[in-house]
Amino acid sequence: MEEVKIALLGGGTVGSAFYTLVQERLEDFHALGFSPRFLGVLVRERTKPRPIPDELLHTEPMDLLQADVVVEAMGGVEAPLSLVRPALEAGIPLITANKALLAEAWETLRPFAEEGLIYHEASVMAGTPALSFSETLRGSQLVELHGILNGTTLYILQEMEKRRTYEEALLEAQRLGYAEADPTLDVEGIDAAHKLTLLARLLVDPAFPFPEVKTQGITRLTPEILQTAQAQGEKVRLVASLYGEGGRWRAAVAPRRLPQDHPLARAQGNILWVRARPLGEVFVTGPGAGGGATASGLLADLFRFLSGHLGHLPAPAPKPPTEEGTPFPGVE
Ligand SMILES: NC(=O)C1=CN([C@@H]2O[C@H](COP(=O)(O)OP(=O)(O)OC[C@H]3O[C@@H](n4cnc5c(N)ncnc54)[C@H](OP(=O)(O)O)[C@@H]3O)[C@@H](O)[C@H]2O)C=CC1
Ligand SMILES: N[C@@H](CC=O)C(=O)O
Repeated sequence: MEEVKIALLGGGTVGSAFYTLVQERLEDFHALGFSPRFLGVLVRERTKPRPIPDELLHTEPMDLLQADVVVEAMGGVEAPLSLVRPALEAGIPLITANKALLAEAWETLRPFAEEGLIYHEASVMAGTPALSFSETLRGSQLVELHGILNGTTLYILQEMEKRRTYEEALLEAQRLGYAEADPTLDVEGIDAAHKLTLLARLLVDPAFPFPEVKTQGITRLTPEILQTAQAQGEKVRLVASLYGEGGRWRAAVAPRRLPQDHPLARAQGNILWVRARPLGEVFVTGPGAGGGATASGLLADLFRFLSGHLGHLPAPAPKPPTEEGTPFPGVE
């Protein structure tokens, strides 16, 4: 049995769930011929309650160069980048749930992603397979993509439809572990824009710039707006869209009015809906946030790495759109 040494950065909602899931799945590691060992878990405060043995906790960066694989679930951009960069330079693979890091530090990370060193299924829709789904779409030409990619705002809108207030619903989303450490990223649409950027780089343009995503959040939506939409046979959701317009790819995140019978409106969880040629219309839906769901995506990537597969490769070259697409109508 070969030992696989894991350095885990972050022991919060996702990191703790990942640590627990690895302990629960030892037989699956053994079936692959590996025995997992955590070298350490980086946190800020040792005293917070978490399901990780105290002796594994580090509050100062550990030596990542001793690891076989780095799993990052700490969030932020500069702090994780400064830690993972030397490990990537040494050829140590990175498994991450951190879409902000990938979206915003792409110039640095892209060469490592192109080498197949970065695995990030959990960064878009947690453990619901959005990236492996998208990789399979490469056999077709993307026409348009629309997704509900943020679990916190979906939860808030669903709760507001049940007449709960925005404030109550946001607090509950935080309690459930769905929200970012800074929930502004969720409610202002930035988290969905990060995820849309990653999908665009995988599907249509390896250099797709994050600032190109036109972003609007849900903070101006009122219960009245949601109820009026419902009375008109529509649902309002925060939708991330990628579509061709004037021969270029446009990316936008905004509250949209969706016909109630559309899969995007009917989805109870996050959803990625795509129209492609010759494939047609396809979607994948499921949980997009929460500790367990995200840990599942991280563990899938760890199994992928241990089975000898490369990380998630960006599109090999830019592919301009061949057709025009249309976003759903916005909410005035
Ligand atoms: N929660 C979710 O549903 C999902 C989250 N993600 C992503 O996963 C990542 C982690 O999210 P989540 O677990 O919810 O966040 P948490 O805030 O719960 O956990 C972050 C962890 O990282 C530690 N940490 C943060 N900054 C530092 C630092 N500078 N030095 C040392 N330790 C640090 C924290 O330490 P301490 O515990 O001591 O504060 C904590 O253990 C984020 O990138 C997020 O976007 C992706 C998909 C879903
Ligand atoms: N805050 C995010 C967590 C998962 O990516 C969300 O709500 O979707």
